[in-house]
Amino acid sequence: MTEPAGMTEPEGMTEPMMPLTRTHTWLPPLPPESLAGFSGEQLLREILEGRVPPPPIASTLGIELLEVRPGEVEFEGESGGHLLNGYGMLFGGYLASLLDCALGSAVLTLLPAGTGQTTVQMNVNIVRPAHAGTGPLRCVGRALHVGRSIATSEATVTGAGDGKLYAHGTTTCAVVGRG
Ligand SMILES: CC(C)(COP(=O)(O)OP(=O)(O)OC[C@H]1O[C@@H](n2cnc3c(N)ncnc32)[C@H](O)[C@@H]1OP(=O)(O)O)[C@@H](O)C(=O)NCCC(=O)NCCSC(=O)Cc1ccccc1
Repeated sequence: MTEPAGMTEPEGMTEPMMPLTRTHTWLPPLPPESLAGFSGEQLLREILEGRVPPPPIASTLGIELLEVRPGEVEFEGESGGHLLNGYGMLFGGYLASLLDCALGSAVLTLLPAGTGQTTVQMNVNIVRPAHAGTGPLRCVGRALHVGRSIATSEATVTGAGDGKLYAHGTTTCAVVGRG
C-alpha cells in the first residue's frame, strides 16, 4: 500500500500533515475441533480469562470482551482517530461491528456445546455521532430468543464516560453446528 506521506496540505492549513501509524498483534483462531467441547458461555469465559485467543477482528478493531453472563455480554470499543470516517466521525461500520460482537455473543452464551451462531441479518441505528474525543464505548448485548434454528438479540452502545446512547441494534442469527 502507498504511504500517505507527501500529501499536499489542504488550503488554509499551515501545519504539515503527519502520517500516523498503529500496530496491533493477534493470534490466529484455534482449530474449531479444539473448541467443540465448550458451551457458548464457557467459550466466551475462556476468551475472557485469556485461555482462548479472541477473534482476530477484535484486536484489529480494538474491541474487548469485558463481561459474560447467561444471555448477556458486555464489550468495550475504542473511539480512536484510526476509526474515523473522512468527516471526523466514528465510522458507522465500526459501530455495526461492535454491535455485531455483542449481538452474536449474547446468543452464544445460551448455546450448548456443539452449536454456534452466525449472523444472518442485523439492524443498526446510529443516533448520535461519536468522535475521537468520545472515549471508550460500552456495548451490552442481550439475547431475546434462542430457538432450535434461529435466535434474536438486541444491543446498545453507550459512552463509558458520558453514559449517552450512541447506537443500538438487533439481529437474527442462525443456530448452526460447531466443531
Ligand atoms: C443527525 C442525526 C442523524 C439525527 O439527529 P436527531 O436525533 O434527529 O437530532 P437531535 O437533535 O435529537 O440530536 C441527537 C444527537 O445528535 C447530535 N447531532 C444532531 N445533528 C447533528 C449534526 N448536524 N452534527 C453533529 N451532531 C449532530 C446532537 O448534538 C445530539 O447529540 P447530543 O445530545 O448533543 O450529545 C443524529 O442521529 C446523528 O448524527 N447520528 C449519528 C450518525 C453517525 O454518526 N453515523 C456514522 C458516521 S456516517 C458513516 O460513517 C458512513 C459513511 C460512509 C462513507 C463515507 C462517509 C460516511
